[in-house]
Amino acid sequence: MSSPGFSLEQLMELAGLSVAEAVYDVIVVPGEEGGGKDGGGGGTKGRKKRALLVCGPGNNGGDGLVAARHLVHFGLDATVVYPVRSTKTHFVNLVRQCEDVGIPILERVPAASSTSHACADDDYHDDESGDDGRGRRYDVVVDAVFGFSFRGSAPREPYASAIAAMSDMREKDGSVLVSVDVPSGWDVDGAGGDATARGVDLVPDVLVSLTAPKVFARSFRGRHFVGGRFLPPALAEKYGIRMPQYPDTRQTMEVEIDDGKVTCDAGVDSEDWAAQYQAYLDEIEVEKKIEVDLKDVRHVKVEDWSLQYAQYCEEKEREFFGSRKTTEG
Ligand SMILES: NC(=O)C1=CN([C@@H]2O[C@H](COP(=O)(O)OP(=O)(O)OC[C@H]3O[C@@H](n4cnc5c(N)ncnc54)[C@H](OP(=O)(O)O)[C@@H]3O)[C@@H](O)[C@H]2O)[C@H](O)CC1
Repeated sequence: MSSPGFSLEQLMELAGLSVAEAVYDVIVVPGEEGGGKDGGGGGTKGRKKRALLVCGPGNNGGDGLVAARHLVHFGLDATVVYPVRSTKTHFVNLVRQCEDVGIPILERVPAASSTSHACADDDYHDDESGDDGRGRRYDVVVDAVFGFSFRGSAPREPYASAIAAMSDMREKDGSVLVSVDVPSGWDVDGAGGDATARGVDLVPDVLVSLTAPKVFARSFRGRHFVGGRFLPPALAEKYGIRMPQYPDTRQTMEVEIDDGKVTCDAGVDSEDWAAQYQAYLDEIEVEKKIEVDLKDVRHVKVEDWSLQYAQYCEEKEREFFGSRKTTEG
């Protein structure tokens, strides 16, 4: 397959924009935005919503850095945690772009507010410990630590602590936890329960799948968005890939996977897509010889969407991310 000509930077920008859009949808109540365009307005109704974005060492972390910047442009108050900064030029630039819009970059996830001292917002300072000193509650915590290249039985430090701290914020502060592409520490081809069994206790409220949901998403039970609207129509047509029909200018589309049934609410094409995705999940189950009881599944003509999509992904991964994913078992 010839390259559609996108650079990693472009894909990451669109992926991060999708994440920001989904986060905004989930936490901002219409009419109570509490923020202005391009971060300029202080908001007229209540305080700005606060987002904490925890970014890992790879491209999943890059998506988080991009999302943070867009959230500020959407009028939210964003803080980034970036424990180990990449020295790659693009990532150095992404950090700089965050700083340029006033986003603090911390090294560690602050303690949940219920377990730390509370300070006035204007007393803000970040210190070496990574605690932002405000003991404040974040409305949303974005898990951009690991995506589909997470490997091994458990996350290594400093990420194990970061993942535990995110769960803590969800439990103690009621922050909405949004995972980017794959909840950190989950096996992309497995099920969420596997992660818990391995000591990773992260259960997000919201998942933003990029380009398409991965296998584990079958067992995900929260709100689920698909984003990453960048597959060129000609390429999709050439390979017969039928992507979701995103509504108007949207970068994301909410879908539902419930008892093996996928649905979405964005028109006929999207229903076709949902059925195809369902068939893709079925096929994977068959390949893995896992017996499942799928009731009420809509079977339609499937043009091997899964294989074509897998082929597309593998090409993109080889091109942009190296062959890490395919060489490990
Ligand atoms: N599909 C799309 O539309 C796009 C997806 N994007 C995002 O990219 C990620 C995948 O990015 P990648 O860089 O390949 O990988 P990750 O970010 O998932 O993680 C790789 C880093 O994680 C380290 N790692 C792996 N396992 C562990 C572990 N057990 N403990 C600690 N650290 C771990 C790994 O380090 P190694 O030393 O092990 O190699 C890497 O540093 C995808 O999910 C999307 O979010 C793109 O933005 C473009 C569009």
